[in-house]
This record gives sequence, structure tokens and C-alpha cells, in this order.
Amino acid sequence: MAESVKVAVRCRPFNQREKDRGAKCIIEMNGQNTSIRNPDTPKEEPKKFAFDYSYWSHDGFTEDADGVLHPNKGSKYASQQIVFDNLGKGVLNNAFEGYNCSLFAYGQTGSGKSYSMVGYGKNRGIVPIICDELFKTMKLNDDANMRYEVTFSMLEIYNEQVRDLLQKENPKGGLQVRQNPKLGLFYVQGLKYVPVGSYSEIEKRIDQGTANRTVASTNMNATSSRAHTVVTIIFDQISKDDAGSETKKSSVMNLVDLAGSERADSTGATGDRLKEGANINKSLSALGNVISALADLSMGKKNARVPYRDSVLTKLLQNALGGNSKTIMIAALSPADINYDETLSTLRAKKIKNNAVVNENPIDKLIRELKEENERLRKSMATGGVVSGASGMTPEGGLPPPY
Ligand SMILES: Nc1ncnc2c1ncn2[C@@H]1O[C@H](COP(=O)(O)OP(=O)(O)OP(=O)(O)O)[C@@H](O)[C@H]1O
Repeated sequence: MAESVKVAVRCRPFNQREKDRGAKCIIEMNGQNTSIRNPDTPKEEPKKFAFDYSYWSHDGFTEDADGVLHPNKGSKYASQQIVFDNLGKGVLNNAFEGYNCSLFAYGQTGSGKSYSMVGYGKNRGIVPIICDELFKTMKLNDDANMRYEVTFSMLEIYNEQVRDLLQKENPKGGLQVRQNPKLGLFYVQGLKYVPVGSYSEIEKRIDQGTANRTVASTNMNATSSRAHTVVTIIFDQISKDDAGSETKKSSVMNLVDLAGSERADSTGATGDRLKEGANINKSLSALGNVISALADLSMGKKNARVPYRDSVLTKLLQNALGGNSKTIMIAALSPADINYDETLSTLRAKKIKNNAVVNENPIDKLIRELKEENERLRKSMATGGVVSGASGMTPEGGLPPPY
């Protein structure tokens, strides 16, 4: 599990709202490391986190005549292509080897999840590039004894109900989630799976599904996705031996754009929006619990129960997360001081084990830790509170608690 989970973070440019409010950038990235500065305590050392990849997409780019963003000479700007090269290629290779893969985008509303996953206009995200490369690689591997089949589905989970994004009309209350009594796996009854024969067919399906997504305006984002979107691509490789008998290698790729993880107070949520928020957080914390239980199991902890049943999202991803699956998480970050709390909780949502370490001089590290410890004790004494837990610098917090 430790090696089969990769975690990346990506910091986007300022949006118009942040520019209008004169926002300051509080994120810094250096190699695999990301640090965040608390705008209220500018003298305090920034908190540091290590990831498999820290993608700087905040500045250092130019838009060409077609609207594609390219890194300026010498800049560390991480383009869509770089993200695909690092993360998407692995998904593709795994699929050809017959592994299941899941790719999640996580983060507050408007932080850039959809940009990384699907992309906008010519700046295609990781999902369309994976699909394009899938068909290109199939063509390259063309062999008379090999047949490929690709099947596509796209659904969203909104308020714990499943909607098929490839169908205009969905039953009231959503499609039913059922459990296969023999395999124990959950599935969506009546979900449309369409065979696709080319990239352009998949592209059309993604556009169709994206247009059917449930979006709503919040303070944070004019078109905010309030649902989890799950694109599933089933990739079958059927080979024929000399005697004419066939064997099938099957891989399921789940590409999941999670709903915004923000807290109620920052979105100005009331009524329906508040209910949506509660459901979003229910499934995000269920997802965090499943991932950490799987990590416990892989570390040899016996009796760890994996709580798949706690949300529709984790039920449907049971097969994609457990078993022979490889998992990639992309956490999307706002650069702005005004989003400090949300961005910090996104950075801490890394419960899963990985091997990346902070590249820090050991003396600097010790000084920083002592300073933080000092600060924590000082605050605790001032409030007469109990000293508990570690200081905020640990890169292994939990997913933020439901509000
Ligand atoms: N890496 C990036 N480079 C350039 N622009 C970006 C990048 N990431 C995000 N943006 C821009 O930021 C805005 C918000 O991004 P996006 O829609 O992807 O957020 P989101 O996290 O999916 O939001 P929601 O959860 O509300 O759907 C978009 O206008 C997008 O074009």
C-alpha cells in the first residue's frame, strides 16, 4: 500500500476574486516540499509538508494564441503535460499491466480540481490525456492476436444519491446501489456503460457528462461542483493463443473529481447548500477512513476493519481502492492568504503513508520543531488548557473533521 499510493499537491494562479481582494501568496514550493505561511502570524516559521510531487502552477507561464499555458524559460511552472507525465503515465502503464487504478482530486471549491482532472479548453487535464494516450498506445500495440475493449461510464454522487451523467433523466432518489451477493462488491443498478472505440467518442461522452453535473454557485466559485464525479473506464485486453482460446486481462480506472471540501462558514452556505456540505464531508471523511484502514492493513495491523459501507462513494470505490489497485491523490491548493485555513486542512489531509521526506537541514528542523513546541506550550499555558497532540507541522494529519 505504501508504494501504491502517491500524493501530489498543485497550487493554482490567483483567481479574479483573490486579485480583487489584493490577496497575497502564502504557498511556497521547493522540490517535493510545500510550505504554507499563516498570514496572521507572519513571524512564525511556515509549516512544511512533503509529498511525492509539489506542483507549482501559480505563476511563471504564458498563454499562447490557442490559449494553452506554457512554462516560461527557467520557470518551475507545472503544466498539464508535466502532471500527466508524472502521474497519468503510471495510470496508463498500470492499466496495460492489468491493475486497477484510482485517481482522486481533492481540495476546497475553486482550488483547481477540475482543472487538473478534466481541464478547460485546450488545457486538457489528466483524464482526457489518459484516454487519448490509451487509444494511441492500443494502436501502437496493434496485434492480430490481441483485441481491446474500452467501456466508459460517468456518474455523480450528490447528497448520497447516484445520478448517471450519461442519461438526461434519472429516477427520483437516484439510481440504487446494490451489493453483489457472491462477490460482495457494490454496483449501481441501471448505470449506463457505453463501449467506446476512439478518443473522440470518449471526449464526447466526457463533455456530455460534464454538462449534466450538478453545479451551484457558492461564495468561493461561480460554478462549484457540489457532487463527487466518478469516471470509470474499463479496459479489457483479450488475447488469443495459437489454439484459438481467449484470455482476458481487465483493468478498471476510476477517475474521481471530489466535491469541494470547504467548511460552511467560508462558503456562506445555508439551506440546501449546507445539507450538500454535510453530505460532502460525510463521504470525504469516510474516504479518509477507508484509505487509512487500508494503510493500517498494509502495515500488518490485524483486524483493521475497512469501513467501505459508510458512504456511497466508498461503497462504489471498494474495488478500486482495495485489492490490486494503485491510488493517486492530487490535492488542489489556492495560493491566497484569504484561504489559509482551508488550504492548511487540505495539506493535512494526507493520512496515507508515503515515503517522501522533507528535505530540510537537520539543525534547522530541530530549531523549528523546538520553536513550534515552545509556541504550543505557551498558548496552552495562556489558556490554562491541556497540552495534547503533536504540533501542526506533521504531514500526516487526518482529513478535516465534518463540520
Ligand atoms: N493549474 C492551473 N492553472 C491555471 N488556471 C487554473 C489552474 N487550476 C485552476 N485554475 C483556474 O481556477 C479556476 C477554478 O478551478 P476549478 O474549476 O478547476 O476548481 P475546482 O476545485 O474544480 O472547483 P469546484 O470544486 O467548485 O468545482 C478555473 O477558472 C481554472 O481555470
